[in-house]
Amino acid sequence: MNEIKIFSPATVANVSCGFDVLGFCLDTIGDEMIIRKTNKKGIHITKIEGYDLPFEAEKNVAGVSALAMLEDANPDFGFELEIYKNIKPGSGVGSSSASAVGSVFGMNELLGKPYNKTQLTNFAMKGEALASQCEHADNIAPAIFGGFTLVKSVAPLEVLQLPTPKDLFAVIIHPQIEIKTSESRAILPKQIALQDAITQWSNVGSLVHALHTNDYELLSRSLTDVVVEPHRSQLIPHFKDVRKAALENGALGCGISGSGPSIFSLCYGNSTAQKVAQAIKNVYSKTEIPFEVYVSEINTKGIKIIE
Ligand SMILES: Nc1ncnc2c1ncn2[C@@H]1O[C@H](COP(=O)(O)OP(=O)(O)OP(=O)(O)O)[C@@H](O)[C@H]1O
Ligand SMILES: N[C@@H](CCO)C(=O)O
Repeated sequence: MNEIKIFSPATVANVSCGFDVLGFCLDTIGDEMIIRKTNKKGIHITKIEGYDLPFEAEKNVAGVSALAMLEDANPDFGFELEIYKNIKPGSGVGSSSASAVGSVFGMNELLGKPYNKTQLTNFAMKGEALASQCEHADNIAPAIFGGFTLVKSVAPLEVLQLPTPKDLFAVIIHPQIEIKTSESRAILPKQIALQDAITQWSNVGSLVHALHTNDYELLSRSLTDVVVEPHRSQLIPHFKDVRKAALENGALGCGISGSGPSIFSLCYGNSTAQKVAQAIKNVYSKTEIPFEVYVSEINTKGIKIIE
């Protein structure tokens, strides 16, 4: 096999209480990429469609993660990458990690699968660090493993795949403004109050338990964030109105997706998700800000081969 086409999914990081550790994978939106072996050594980005991004491998997250794998694998050939971007950079649903994951997943297939999912996550983290200026894997892990994931540690890297309860749907609203991950990290406090830490880790623990026990009511009570959201929500217009509309219409929880500006809601059942989507649309329709709303199942398989 000399060429592969893949679908690399969007993801929701943090999941309210799990800053930098929790994430889940979406299935209605993602990038496509073609990865091809070439006699010319190195990584060559030959096509980018959708958004204006750098072609130099060292400046594109797909190239940086690919170079990390290439250095380790050291094959006597190189790779060409074509990137068809559907996920807007800076949207908060893992645009950079979809690219970082896509290149290394495709290369691994063409190399005969020498690397496991944790090793792929490690290479992809090198690319993600280019975008956010720090290595974190809470978008990358769900894109590679699928479903809900918890990154127990990054050094050494340890990813836990969590169960996905049935009939769980995500509603995403993407206000069309750009918030760079690096900037929304910069506004966060370096220290937090002990009482907030206690609330936060109790919520992470109960959220994980809720996923294991299909306890939607406990899941709902765990989807709160007292550490990061109070700071970042100020960057997202009408965040509180969206949250109120989502909860009043039956969402289990609602929070900032990754570093924003996208906002996610988790819902039990498609009909509740559709109702929440409509209520959220109504909030943003009254504003001047362009937006997109979509409903997605939780993608339990993660990144996949298209052809
Ligand atoms: N292949 C790529 N795809 C997306 N962004 C890229 C890529 N290569 C470089 N970048 C840069 O990374 C930055 C976008 O990454 P950022 O982490 O801010 O957004 P995001 O991935 O959508 O957010 P989040 O991680 O919160 O979901 C932009 O500055 C963009 O130019
Ligand atoms: N955990 C990261 C995800 C965004 O890349 C953050 O919230 O900054």
